[in-house]
Formats: sequence, structure tokens, C-alpha cells
Amino acid sequence: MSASPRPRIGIIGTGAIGGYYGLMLARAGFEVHFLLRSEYAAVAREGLRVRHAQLGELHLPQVNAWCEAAAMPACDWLLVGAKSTANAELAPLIVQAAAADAKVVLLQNGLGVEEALRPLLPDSLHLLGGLCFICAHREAPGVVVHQSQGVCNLGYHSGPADEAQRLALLEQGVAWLREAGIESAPIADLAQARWQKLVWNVPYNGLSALLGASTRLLMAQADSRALLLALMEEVVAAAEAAGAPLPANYPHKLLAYTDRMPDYLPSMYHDFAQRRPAELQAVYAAPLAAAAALGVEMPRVRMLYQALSFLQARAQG
Ligand SMILES: NC(=O)C1=CN([C@@H]2O[C@H](COP(=O)(O)OP(=O)(O)OC[C@H]3O[C@@H](n4cnc5c(N)ncnc54)[C@H](OP(=O)(O)O)[C@@H]3O)[C@@H](O)[C@H]2O)C=CC1
Ligand SMILES: CC(C)(CO)C(=O)C(=O)O
Repeated sequence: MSASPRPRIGIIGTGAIGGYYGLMLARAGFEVHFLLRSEYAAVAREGLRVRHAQLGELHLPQVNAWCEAAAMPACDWLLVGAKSTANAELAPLIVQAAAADAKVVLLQNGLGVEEALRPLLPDSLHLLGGLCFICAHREAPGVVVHQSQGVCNLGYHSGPADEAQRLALLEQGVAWLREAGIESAPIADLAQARWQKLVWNVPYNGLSALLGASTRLLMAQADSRALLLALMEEVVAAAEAAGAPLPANYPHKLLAYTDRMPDYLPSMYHDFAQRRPAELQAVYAAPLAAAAALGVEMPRVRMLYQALSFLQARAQG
């Protein structure tokens, strides 16, 4: 299905995720504009590259690269690829780059990211979540290494669309992603899907940063494997209390899923390694607060959050 004319797409934050999905859309013929910050000069000069696990080296030599959102042409769909820690600062830039009824998609992990951004956007904008199942990181300015996967599922959060329009809009977005070779499906319940994804991100993101270990190492040691499982079980209990049903035996399914994945360092590992703000609010504080409000404690998750907060505060001096 591709009923409407193709949209003009803006990537707000061209890192691993923004660069990957933006390049895939651009090579499929979509008009894509990329907002960059530290890598602007390199990308304007050299273009964007994705070292794709299946497709090999992909190069977009001519990039519509921008360092100011106000200069970008009005975009119909905006894919936000910055970390959720930047959302408050990015809100005015999103508004500057958005067409009047733009669809703003947060390609971010965590809970509560749409709720935090919504009040900073005009009511005319549609807000969506894009849940990305992919292993990718930046290797150098304008160079993204794609290790595996690439799914981007879309769920509607809030905005002017009624029920029927929401469904049509999701189906359209999904169809365009598929045209670009990106596996995608509509999400019926975005809150449920965010809780489900957290069952992976809470244990692996934090432990990789805290212990300086990749997934394979965490899975190989009996103690860290037991800790991964215990953390997952706490998130499952919180998700169920929050009315987010999960597949049966989900933690064991995720352990098996991770055993099949290539060895991987999650994005939070890179944030700590490079002394960038980590997504502790969205991945830990928000789920802990949501669970506590429902009378559910996650003691191991809280301890992980406190240890990561200590490390982050110490790194910031
Ligand atoms: N990497 C992965 O495999 C996966 C990541 N995710 C999620 O996707 C999201 C993005 O992660 P990831 O791509 O790894 O992050 P990266 O750190 O690679 O990319 C973030 C990008 O946002 C840019 N940015 C931040 N603030 C601004 C600004 N004010 N103006 C312009 N650009 C800005 C950064 O620029 P600068 O370099 O200047 O800071 C950087 O290019 C996160 O929520 C993450 O949890 C989800 C699934 C998998
Ligand atoms: C769970 C995983 C590793 C791939 O599905 C991912 O998407 C992430 O790092 O957030």
C-alpha cells in the first residue's frame, strides 16, 4: 500500500539509528533531510556510509545535510534519532523542521518519552513511537556500522488523528519503510510495546555499561546470566502490573534470542564509554516510577539505576 504521495522526511539527530534509517530511505528514492551537529562538516563533505551486515558498504555521497533546523524545508515525517536525553532541547528544532501536520516519530528506547515531549509540541503535530530492533553504532563521523536486524515498528501516541486515521497513518508509514527495505509493522498498543522492549534494554544496556561487557560475555558467565534473568523478571512483573501483557516465558525467550545475536555493545555502553549523557531517565527512572506507582518494587533494577547514576555523576565531575 502506498496511496499518498511520498513524504519529505527529516532525520532529527543523525547518529547510528538516524543515519541507518535515513540512508535506507534515501537510497530507496525518498527525499530525506538530515539534521546533524558534531558530524555536520564531515557528512556534508564525505556523505553518509552504512556498513550493512547483509548489503555491504552503502554510500550516500550527496546528503541533504543541515546544521540548523530552521533552514530545513518543512518535513512531513520527522524521525527523531537523537537520544531521549536531548528531547527537551530538540523540541523547538522539531517544530522548526515540521510541516503543519507532520508526523514526529521518536526512534528511542525507554518509557515516557512521548509523554515528556508531547507538551512541548503543538497540538497539530502527530506524535508516534518507533521501536527499533537493530544493532548499530557509529564508527567514525558519518559512518554507521550495522551488525544485525533493522526492524522499525510504528505506534501512534497522540495528535489530531481519530482512530481510523491513526490506523491508516500507521499503515502508510509502515508501507513506506518497507519500500525502503526496512522491516516494519504497526503497533496496536505503544505502551505495551515499550514495556516489552524494556525487558531487554533494562538488563543489557545498564550491565554492559556498568561491567564494561558485551552481550556475549554477559551471557557466558553464570553470575551475570543469572542477574540478567533476575532483572528481566522484575521488569516483567512491573509490565504485567502496568497492564502490558507479555509473551509466556518471555525472559527465557529473550535469553535465547540474545544467544543467537552477534556479540553486541548496546548504545548505553557507548554513551558511558564516550562520556555522553546516558538514557537513565527513560530506561530506568521512568519504569521504576511507573512500577512504584502501582505498588511494584524492582530492587535489582533500582540498584542498577543507582550504580549507573553514580558513574554518570562521577564522570560529569
Ligand atoms: N544503536 C542501536 O543499535 C539502537 C539504538 N536505539 C535507540 O535509538 C536512539 C538513538 O540511539 P543511537 O543512534 O545509538 O545514538 P547516537 O548517539 O549514535 O546518535 C544520536 C545522534 O543525535 C545527535 N544529536 C543529539 N542532539 C542533537 C542536536 N541538538 N542537534 C542535532 N543532532 C543532535 C547526535 O549528534 P552529536 O554527535 O553531535 O552528539 C548523534 O548524531 C536511542 O534512544 C537508543 O536507545 C534503539 C535500538 C537500537
Ligand atoms: C534489543 C536490541 C538489541 C535488538 O533487538 C535493540 O534493539 C536495542 O539495542 O535496543
